[in-house]
Amino acid sequence: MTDKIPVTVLTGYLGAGKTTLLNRILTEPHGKRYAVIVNEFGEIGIDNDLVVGADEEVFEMNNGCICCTVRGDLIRIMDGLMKRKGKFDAIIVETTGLADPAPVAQTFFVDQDVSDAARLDAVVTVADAKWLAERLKDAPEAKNQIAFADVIVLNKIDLVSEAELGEVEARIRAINPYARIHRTQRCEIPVTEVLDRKAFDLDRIIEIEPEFLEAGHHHHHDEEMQSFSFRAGEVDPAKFMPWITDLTQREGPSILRCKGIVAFPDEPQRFVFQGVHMILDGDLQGDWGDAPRESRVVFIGRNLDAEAIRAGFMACAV
Ligand SMILES: Nc1nc2c(ncn2[C@@H]2O[C@H](COP(=O)(O)OP(=O)(O)OP(=O)(O)O)[C@@H](O)[C@H]2O)c(=O)[nH]1
Repeated sequence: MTDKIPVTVLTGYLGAGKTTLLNRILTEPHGKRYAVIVNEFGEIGIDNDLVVGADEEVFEMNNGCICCTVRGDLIRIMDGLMKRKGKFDAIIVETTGLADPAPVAQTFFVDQDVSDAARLDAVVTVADAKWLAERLKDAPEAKNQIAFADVIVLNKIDLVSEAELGEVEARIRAINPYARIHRTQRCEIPVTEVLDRKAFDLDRIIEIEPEFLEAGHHHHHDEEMQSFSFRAGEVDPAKFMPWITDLTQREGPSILRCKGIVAFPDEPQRFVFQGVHMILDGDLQGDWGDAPRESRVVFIGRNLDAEAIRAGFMACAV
Protein backbone atom coordinates (compact mmCIF):
# COMPACT_ATOMS: atom_id res chain seq x y z
CA MET A 1 0.00 0.00 0.00
CA THR A 2 2.61 2.53 1.10
CA ASP A 3 4.63 2.44 -2.10
CA LYS A 4 1.66 3.04 -4.34
CA ILE A 5 2.02 6.23 -6.33
CA PRO A 6 -0.37 8.97 -5.17
CA VAL A 7 -2.65 10.38 -7.84
CA THR A 8 -4.33 13.76 -7.52
CA VAL A 9 -7.33 14.39 -9.75
CA LEU A 10 -7.62 18.10 -10.46
CA THR A 11 -11.07 19.09 -11.57
CA GLY A 12 -13.33 22.15 -11.69
CA TYR A 13 -15.63 23.78 -14.22
CA LEU A 14 -14.44 25.54 -17.40
CA GLY A 15 -12.13 28.43 -16.62
CA ALA A 16 -12.14 28.02 -12.81
CA GLY A 17 -8.34 27.98 -12.55
CA LYS A 18 -7.15 24.36 -12.90
CA THR A 19 -4.18 25.20 -15.11
CA THR A 20 -3.32 28.13 -12.83
CA LEU A 21 -3.18 25.73 -9.87
CA LEU A 22 -1.25 23.13 -11.82
CA ASN A 23 1.37 25.68 -12.86
CA ARG A 24 1.64 26.88 -9.29
CA ILE A 25 2.25 23.34 -8.09
CA LEU A 26 4.83 22.66 -10.79
CA THR A 27 6.83 25.84 -10.24
CA GLU A 28 7.14 25.63 -6.46
CA PRO A 29 10.46 24.38 -5.16
CA HIS A 30 9.13 21.13 -3.75
CA GLY A 31 11.90 18.81 -4.92
CA LYS A 32 9.33 16.32 -6.20
CA ARG A 33 8.94 14.92 -9.67
CA TYR A 34 5.43 14.82 -11.07
CA ALA A 35 3.94 13.18 -14.10
CA VAL A 36 1.05 15.25 -15.39
CA ILE A 37 -1.85 14.02 -17.51
CA VAL A 38 -3.82 16.82 -19.12
CA ASN A 39 -7.17 16.22 -20.78
CA GLU A 40 -8.96 18.96 -22.62
CA PHE A 41 -12.11 19.46 -24.59
CA GLY A 42 -11.52 20.72 -28.13
CA GLU A 43 -9.64 19.49 -31.13
CA ILE A 44 -6.65 21.75 -30.82
CA GLY A 45 -4.60 21.21 -27.68
CA ILE A 46 -3.84 24.51 -26.00
CA ASP A 47 -3.45 23.67 -22.33
CA ASN A 48 -0.47 21.49 -22.98
CA ASP A 49 1.42 24.52 -24.25
CA LEU A 50 0.37 26.58 -21.27
CA VAL A 51 1.63 24.15 -18.64
CA VAL A 52 5.05 25.27 -17.52
CA GLY A 53 7.87 23.03 -18.66
CA ALA A 54 10.39 22.19 -15.91
CA ASP A 55 11.20 18.52 -15.46
CA GLU A 56 7.71 17.25 -15.54
CA GLU A 57 6.40 15.06 -18.26
CA VAL A 58 3.08 16.10 -19.65
CA PHE A 59 0.81 13.60 -21.37
CA GLU A 60 -1.97 15.07 -23.39
CA MET A 61 -5.33 13.48 -24.08
CA ASN A 62 -7.27 15.55 -26.58
CA ASN A 63 -9.62 13.11 -28.19
CA GLY A 64 -12.61 13.66 -26.04
CA CYS A 65 -13.72 13.92 -22.49
CA ILE A 66 -11.61 11.97 -20.02
CA CYS A 67 -14.65 10.61 -18.25
CA CYS A 68 -16.15 9.12 -21.40
CA THR A 69 -14.35 8.06 -24.54
CA VAL A 70 -10.82 8.46 -23.31
CA ARG A 71 -10.96 6.44 -20.16
CA GLY A 72 -9.16 3.67 -22.03
CA ASP A 73 -6.43 6.19 -22.85
CA LEU A 74 -6.12 7.09 -19.19
CA ILE A 75 -5.66 3.45 -18.27
CA ARG A 76 -3.04 3.05 -21.02
CA ILE A 77 -1.11 6.14 -19.95
CA MET A 78 -1.26 4.98 -16.33
CA ASP A 79 0.00 1.52 -17.32
CA GLY A 80 2.88 3.14 -19.19
CA LEU A 81 3.73 5.30 -16.20
CA MET A 82 3.66 2.35 -13.84
CA LYS A 83 6.35 0.64 -15.87
CA ARG A 84 8.59 3.59 -15.08
CA LYS A 85 7.92 3.56 -11.38
CA GLY A 86 10.56 5.37 -9.37
CA LYS A 87 11.00 8.05 -12.01
CA PHE A 88 8.44 10.29 -10.34
CA ASP A 89 6.84 10.77 -6.96
CA ALA A 90 3.25 11.53 -7.86
CA ILE A 91 0.80 11.82 -10.72
CA ILE A 92 -1.54 14.74 -11.34
CA VAL A 93 -4.50 14.32 -13.69
CA GLU A 94 -6.10 17.57 -14.86
CA THR A 95 -9.55 16.85 -16.28
CA THR A 96 -11.51 19.00 -18.69
CA GLY A 97 -13.91 21.48 -17.17
CA LEU A 98 -16.77 19.35 -18.47
CA ALA A 99 -15.68 16.07 -16.92
CA ASP A 100 -17.58 14.22 -14.26
CA PRO A 101 -14.84 13.26 -11.79
CA ALA A 102 -16.60 10.06 -10.68
CA PRO A 103 -15.56 7.81 -13.57
CA VAL A 104 -12.05 9.24 -13.51
CA ALA A 105 -11.76 8.40 -9.81
CA GLN A 106 -13.36 5.04 -10.51
CA THR A 107 -10.50 4.08 -12.83
CA PHE A 108 -8.22 3.92 -9.80
CA PHE A 109 -10.40 1.33 -8.10
CA VAL A 110 -11.94 -0.66 -10.90
CA ASP A 111 -8.92 -1.28 -13.13
CA GLN A 112 -6.82 -3.92 -11.42
CA ASP A 113 -3.39 -3.00 -12.80
CA VAL A 114 -3.91 0.66 -12.05
CA SER A 115 -5.22 0.08 -8.56
CA ASP A 116 -2.31 -2.26 -7.75
CA ALA A 117 0.20 0.46 -8.52
CA ALA A 118 -1.47 3.77 -7.76
CA ARG A 119 -3.77 5.18 -5.12
CA LEU A 120 -6.18 8.05 -5.55
CA ASP A 121 -4.91 10.60 -3.07
CA ALA A 122 -7.58 13.26 -3.43
CA VAL A 123 -10.00 14.90 -5.81
CA VAL A 124 -9.15 18.60 -5.78
CA THR A 125 -11.83 20.85 -7.26
CA VAL A 126 -11.15 24.43 -8.26
CA ALA A 127 -14.32 26.51 -8.04
CA ASP A 128 -14.83 29.93 -9.61
CA ALA A 129 -16.18 32.19 -6.85
CA LYS A 130 -17.80 34.45 -9.44
CA TRP A 131 -19.55 31.88 -11.61
CA LEU A 132 -20.04 28.72 -9.57
CA ALA A 133 -23.50 29.62 -8.28
CA GLU A 134 -24.74 30.11 -11.86
CA ARG A 135 -23.19 26.87 -13.06
CA LEU A 136 -24.72 24.90 -10.20
CA LYS A 137 -28.06 25.85 -11.73
CA ASP A 138 -27.38 24.79 -15.30
CA ALA A 139 -24.39 22.42 -15.37
CA PRO A 140 -24.68 19.03 -13.64
CA GLU A 141 -20.92 18.51 -14.08
CA ALA A 142 -20.22 21.52 -11.86
CA LYS A 143 -22.30 20.00 -9.09
CA ASN A 144 -20.64 16.59 -9.35
CA GLN A 145 -17.22 18.21 -9.24
CA ILE A 146 -18.16 19.84 -5.93
CA ALA A 147 -19.84 16.70 -4.56
CA PHE A 148 -16.78 14.54 -5.24
CA ALA A 149 -14.17 16.95 -3.95
CA ASP A 150 -11.94 16.22 -1.00
CA VAL A 151 -10.36 19.64 -1.24
CA ILE A 152 -12.05 22.71 -2.78
CA VAL A 153 -10.00 25.66 -3.94
CA LEU A 154 -12.52 28.50 -4.02
CA ASN A 155 -10.70 30.73 -6.46
CA LYS A 156 -11.06 34.26 -7.91
CA ILE A 157 -12.11 35.76 -4.60
CA ASP A 158 -10.91 39.11 -5.99
CA LEU A 159 -13.97 39.17 -8.28
CA VAL A 160 -16.65 38.92 -5.57
CA SER A 161 -17.67 40.68 -2.37
CA GLU A 162 -17.35 39.10 1.07
CA ALA A 163 -21.13 38.60 1.13
CA GLU A 164 -21.13 36.83 -2.26
CA LEU A 165 -18.27 34.66 -1.07
CA GLY A 166 -20.27 33.65 2.00
CA GLU A 167 -23.21 32.73 -0.23
CA VAL A 168 -21.20 30.61 -2.61
CA GLU A 169 -19.53 28.85 0.31
CA ALA A 170 -22.95 28.04 1.75
CA ARG A 171 -23.97 26.57 -1.64
CA ILE A 172 -20.84 24.44 -1.64
CA ARG A 173 -21.44 23.28 1.93
CA ALA A 174 -24.99 22.25 1.07
CA ILE A 175 -23.61 19.91 -1.61
CA ASN A 176 -20.46 18.80 0.17
CA PRO A 177 -20.15 19.30 3.92
CA TYR A 178 -16.89 17.34 4.13
CA ALA A 179 -14.38 18.95 1.81
CA ARG A 180 -11.85 21.39 3.09
CA ILE A 181 -12.48 24.79 1.45
CA HIS A 182 -9.62 27.21 0.79
CA ARG A 183 -10.33 30.72 -0.44
CA THR A 184 -7.75 31.80 -3.00
CA GLN A 185 -6.74 34.36 -5.55
CA ARG A 186 -4.87 32.91 -8.54
CA CYS A 187 -4.94 29.57 -6.70
CA GLU A 188 -2.38 30.77 -4.21
CA ILE A 189 -2.26 27.90 -1.76
CA PRO A 190 0.56 25.84 -0.21
CA VAL A 191 1.18 22.70 -2.25
CA THR A 192 0.87 20.63 0.92
CA GLU A 193 -2.81 21.60 1.11
CA VAL A 194 -3.55 19.97 -2.22
CA LEU A 195 -1.05 17.17 -2.73
CA ASP A 196 -0.44 14.07 -0.65
CA ARG A 197 -3.54 14.64 1.47
CA LYS A 198 -4.58 10.98 1.79
CA ALA A 199 -8.05 12.41 1.65
CA PHE A 200 -10.04 10.33 -0.81
CA ASP A 201 -12.73 8.55 1.13
CA LEU A 202 -14.30 5.66 -0.73
CA ASP A 203 -17.09 5.15 1.83
CA ARG A 204 -18.29 8.71 1.48
CA ILE A 205 -18.29 8.43 -2.32
CA ILE A 206 -20.29 5.21 -2.25
CA GLU A 207 -22.85 7.06 -0.17
CA ILE A 208 -23.15 9.71 -2.91
CA GLU A 209 -22.97 7.23 -5.76
CA PRO A 210 -23.83 3.68 -4.72
CA GLU A 211 -22.78 2.25 -8.11
CA PHE A 212 -19.35 3.83 -7.91
CA LEU A 213 -17.45 0.53 -7.99
CA GLU A 214 -19.53 -1.00 -10.75
CA ALA A 215 -18.30 -0.80 -14.29
CA GLY A 216 -20.35 1.18 -16.79
CA HIS A 217 -20.80 4.85 -16.93
CA HIS A 218 -23.75 7.03 -17.72
CA HIS A 219 -22.46 10.49 -18.16
CA HIS A 220 -24.47 12.51 -20.63
CA HIS A 221 -22.81 15.61 -21.81
CA ASP A 222 -24.73 18.76 -22.22
CA GLU A 223 -26.00 18.36 -25.77
CA GLU A 224 -26.08 22.08 -26.39
CA MET A 225 -22.44 22.56 -25.48
CA GLN A 226 -20.39 23.53 -28.51
CA SER A 227 -16.65 23.49 -28.80
CA PHE A 228 -14.82 24.70 -31.86
CA SER A 229 -11.32 25.71 -32.69
CA PHE A 230 -9.66 27.52 -35.58
CA ARG A 231 -6.14 27.93 -36.84
CA ALA A 232 -4.52 30.68 -38.86
CA GLY A 233 -0.99 31.87 -39.47
CA GLU A 234 0.01 35.26 -38.09
CA VAL A 235 -2.74 37.70 -37.18
CA ASP A 236 -2.75 41.48 -37.09
CA PRO A 237 -3.01 42.74 -33.49
CA ALA A 238 -4.72 45.93 -34.69
CA LYS A 239 -7.58 43.76 -35.95
CA PHE A 240 -7.44 40.87 -33.51
CA MET A 241 -7.56 42.84 -30.24
CA PRO A 242 -10.73 44.84 -31.02
CA TRP A 243 -12.34 41.72 -32.51
CA ILE A 244 -11.79 39.47 -29.49
CA THR A 245 -12.70 42.27 -27.06
CA ASP A 246 -15.91 43.06 -28.88
CA LEU A 247 -16.82 39.37 -29.28
CA THR A 248 -16.40 38.57 -25.59
CA GLN A 249 -18.34 41.68 -24.59
CA ARG A 250 -21.22 40.89 -26.94
CA GLU A 251 -21.34 37.11 -26.66
CA GLY A 252 -19.90 36.82 -23.15
CA PRO A 253 -22.99 35.28 -21.57
CA SER A 254 -22.85 32.41 -24.11
CA ILE A 255 -19.08 31.99 -24.17
CA LEU A 256 -18.21 29.83 -21.21
CA ARG A 257 -14.58 29.67 -22.17
CA CYS A 258 -12.23 30.87 -24.85
CA LYS A 259 -8.48 30.72 -25.11
CA GLY A 260 -5.77 30.83 -27.65
CA ILE A 261 -2.15 31.22 -28.58
CA VAL A 262 -1.65 33.87 -31.23
CA ALA A 263 1.28 34.89 -33.45
CA PHE A 264 1.66 38.61 -34.17
CA PRO A 265 4.02 39.66 -37.00
CA ASP A 266 7.55 40.56 -35.82
CA GLU A 267 6.67 39.62 -32.24
CA PRO A 268 9.14 37.06 -30.86
CA GLN A 269 6.76 36.08 -28.04
CA ARG A 270 3.45 34.23 -28.14
CA PHE A 271 0.34 36.22 -27.28
CA VAL A 272 -1.80 34.06 -24.96
CA PHE A 273 -5.38 35.04 -24.21
CA GLN A 274 -7.90 33.51 -21.85
CA GLY A 275 -11.56 34.34 -21.44
CA VAL A 276 -14.31 33.24 -19.08
CA HIS A 277 -17.61 34.83 -20.15
CA MET A 278 -16.84 38.52 -20.67
CA ILE A 279 -13.69 38.57 -18.58
CA LEU A 280 -10.70 38.54 -20.89
CA ASP A 281 -7.02 38.30 -20.02
CA GLY A 282 -4.09 38.31 -22.38
CA ASP A 283 -0.35 38.82 -22.40
CA LEU A 284 2.88 37.93 -24.15
CA GLN A 285 4.31 34.71 -22.78
CA GLY A 286 7.30 32.69 -23.85
CA ASP A 287 9.24 32.87 -27.10
CA TRP A 288 8.07 31.07 -30.21
CA GLY A 289 11.58 29.71 -30.65
CA ASP A 290 11.58 27.21 -33.50
CA ALA A 291 7.88 26.40 -33.19
CA PRO A 292 5.73 27.18 -36.23
CA ARG A 293 4.16 30.64 -35.87
CA GLU A 294 0.60 29.47 -35.95
CA SER A 295 -2.39 31.08 -34.21
CA ARG A 296 -4.86 28.72 -32.52
CA VAL A 297 -8.09 29.66 -30.78
CA VAL A 298 -10.74 27.59 -28.98
CA PHE A 299 -14.29 28.59 -28.01
CA ILE A 300 -16.63 26.61 -25.77
CA GLY A 301 -20.17 27.74 -25.13
CA ARG A 302 -23.84 27.56 -25.99
CA ASN A 303 -25.80 29.18 -28.85
CA LEU A 304 -22.67 30.43 -30.53
CA ASP A 305 -22.51 31.26 -34.22
CA ALA A 306 -19.41 29.25 -35.11
CA GLU A 307 -19.31 30.46 -38.69
CA ALA A 308 -19.43 34.13 -37.69
CA ILE A 309 -16.67 33.58 -35.12
CA ARG A 310 -14.57 31.72 -37.68
CA ALA A 311 -15.03 34.47 -40.25
CA GLY A 312 -14.19 37.15 -37.67
CA PHE A 313 -11.00 35.36 -36.68
CA MET A 314 -9.92 34.66 -40.25
CA ALA A 315 -10.42 38.34 -41.11
CA CYS A 316 -7.65 39.16 -38.60
CA ALA A 317 -5.11 36.99 -40.44
CA VAL A 318 -2.32 38.80 -42.25
N1 LIG B 1 -9.50 37.54 -11.57
C1 LIG B 1 -8.96 36.33 -11.43
N2 LIG B 1 -8.67 35.60 -12.54
C2 LIG B 1 -8.11 34.37 -12.36
C3 LIG B 1 -7.83 33.85 -11.07
N3 LIG B 1 -7.28 32.62 -11.23
C4 LIG B 1 -7.23 32.38 -12.55
N4 LIG B 1 -7.72 33.43 -13.25
C5 LIG B 1 -7.86 33.58 -14.71
O1 LIG B 1 -8.95 32.75 -15.12
C6 LIG B 1 -8.72 32.25 -16.44
C7 LIG B 1 -8.84 30.74 -16.47
O2 LIG B 1 -7.80 30.15 -15.71
P1 LIG B 1 -7.27 28.67 -16.02
O3 LIG B 1 -6.30 28.31 -14.95
O4 LIG B 1 -6.81 28.57 -17.42
O5 LIG B 1 -8.62 27.85 -15.86
P2 LIG B 1 -8.89 26.29 -16.20
O6 LIG B 1 -9.81 25.80 -15.15
O7 LIG B 1 -7.61 25.56 -16.38
O8 LIG B 1 -9.64 26.42 -17.59
P3 LIG B 1 -10.09 25.18 -18.58
O9 LIG B 1 -9.02 24.16 -18.50
O10 LIG B 1 -10.19 25.82 -19.90
O11 LIG B 1 -11.40 24.71 -18.08
C8 LIG B 1 -7.34 32.76 -16.82
O12 LIG B 1 -7.51 33.94 -17.56
C9 LIG B 1 -6.68 33.06 -15.49
O13 LIG B 1 -5.69 34.04 -15.59
C10 LIG B 1 -8.15 34.66 -9.92
O14 LIG B 1 -7.98 34.29 -8.75
N5 LIG B 1 -8.71 35.88 -10.18
